[in-house]
Amino acid sequence: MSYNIISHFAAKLTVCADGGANYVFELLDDDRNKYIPDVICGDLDSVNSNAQNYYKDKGTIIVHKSDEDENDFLKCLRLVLQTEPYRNIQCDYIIALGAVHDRFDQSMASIHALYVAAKISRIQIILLSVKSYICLLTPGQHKVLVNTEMEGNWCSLLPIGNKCNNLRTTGLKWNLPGIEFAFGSLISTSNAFDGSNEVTITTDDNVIWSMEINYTLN
Ligand SMILES: Cc1ncc(C[n+]2csc(CCOP(=O)(O)OP(=O)(O)O)c2C)c(N)n1
Ligand SMILES: O=c1ccn([C@@H]2O[C@H](COP(=O)(O)O)[C@@H](O)[C@H]2O)c(=O)[nH]1
Repeated sequence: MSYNIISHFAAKLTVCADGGANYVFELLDDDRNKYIPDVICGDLDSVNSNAQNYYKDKGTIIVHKSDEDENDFLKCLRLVLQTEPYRNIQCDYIIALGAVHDRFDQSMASIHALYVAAKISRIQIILLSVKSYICLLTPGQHKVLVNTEMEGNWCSLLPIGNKCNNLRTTGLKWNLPGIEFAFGSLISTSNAFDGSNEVTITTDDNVIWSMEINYTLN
């Protein structure tokens, strides 16, 4: 079963990272009037004048951040998490569409952004690619409910950027027993659910959880 992700989630704030606005503009076509981003943020070297002028006329705030040390996605996250008035918005999740896509470097920059954001805020940030749900699990106990009918067949745990010495799971076909978990020794890809309604993950260090997810955009 597939869910329409745009109508499924009612976002309190929508932010486009620079050229992401072009994508939304093109994708929504006749429906674009229904989904006006609140903010377009970034170095603004990619958003085209059609999209920028259209959204500006509809009240979208344009935030130009010209520095070349962080990508536009991280600039957007900082805007939302660190600046007034956005940081006062109460929300459960930040969902990012398109931050893991065709460019490997930008996809890794999006993963990096999760680590940076975790130092600023406890809000869970979820990256959605065409088929994947990706989030950072920080040290502690986590529960992933896997009975929403949006899950697909595979899931994975990746210790990107650090090693976990004590990562334990339940609910997986190949559970992790708390042995060294690191690139070069052991990682967990192509894992699967064992049929329980939830997966539990207890970890002593950061680890990236991802799983297949089925949804549509329009
Ligand atoms: C160590 C280091 N490597 C690389 C860069 C260059 N750099 C990092 S983020 C960034 C901005 C990227 O802009 P964005 O519009 O998000 O991505 P683009 O599509 O231009 O690649 C740049 C230029 C840097 N500042 N420092
Ligand atoms: O393949 C990609 C391309 C882009 N991103 C993210 O979008 C912003 C804006 O990209 P521009 O091409 O500069 O408009 C970029 O900073 C990335 O955060 C991406 O994730 N993957």
